Amino acid sequence: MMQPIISVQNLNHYFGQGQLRKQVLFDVSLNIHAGEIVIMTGPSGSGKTTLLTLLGGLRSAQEGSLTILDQEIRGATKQHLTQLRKNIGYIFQAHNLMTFLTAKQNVRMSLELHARYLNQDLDAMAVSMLEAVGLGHRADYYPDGLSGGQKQRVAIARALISHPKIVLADEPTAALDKQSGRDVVELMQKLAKEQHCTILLVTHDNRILDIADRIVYMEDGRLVSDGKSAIAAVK
Ligand SMILES: Nc1ncnc2c1ncn2[C@@H]1O[C@H](COP(=O)(O)OP(=O)(O)OP(=O)(O)O)[C@@H](O)[C@H]1O
Repeated sequence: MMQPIISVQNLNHYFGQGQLRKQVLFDVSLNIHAGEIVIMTGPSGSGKTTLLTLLGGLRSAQEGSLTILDQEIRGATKQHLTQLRKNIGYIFQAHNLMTFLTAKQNVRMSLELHARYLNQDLDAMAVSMLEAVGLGHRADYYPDGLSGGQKQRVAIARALISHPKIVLADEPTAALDKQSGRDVVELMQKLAKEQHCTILLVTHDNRILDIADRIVYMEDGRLVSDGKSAIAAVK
């Protein structure tokens, strides 16, 4: 068996201090392998986003063990997490595009973080990635001139252009109609399979569960079900 790309052992997580301290993750254990598409689902407040942000190196793990790309994240410093995050792509519901940059400039920006691309034609690379998500003809548009689905596709292009090993997506279809939501996740699935990258996706959208290789179901801060059979639990 290959080494997992993310390994979680008996992870606990707390918010707040002193009397206000509240445990939100309880004894979570989970191994995720390269190239897997994992969907995390469950009721509101069950801890999905908290777990996603831990798995994506957006916060430091407090208790238990969490290794991402062979690095232990428990007690990691801000600098360590910043370094790690260069290997991870992020796609969020509000897509976080820079409104004062064009689609091409938004996508290009994520290449500028990587020294290995600095001698290459970044504009051409950004345009070709936009073509891959069907937006070659919108490269010079600003986000305000794009539809919700188009903005989400720009966010996908931006997340995947540097070939990250892991992509995190939090509710990527929440603001989209049925067809655009479907298009967006199928595109993520296609690009991820081509690049052999791992996708971790949090969603309430039952319509997209079928793209997952595996579904993780959370309830009250615990992972209660893990596997394709979890689909039955949420349907
Ligand atoms: N920064 C924070 N400070 C204090 N409590 C928090 C913080 N973030 C989340 N929580 C609490 O942790 C619990 C888990 O929240 P989390 O956002 O991970 O759930 P979720 O499953 O993603 O919910 P949703 O589906 O509504 O986004 C909730 O009880 C929430 O109120």
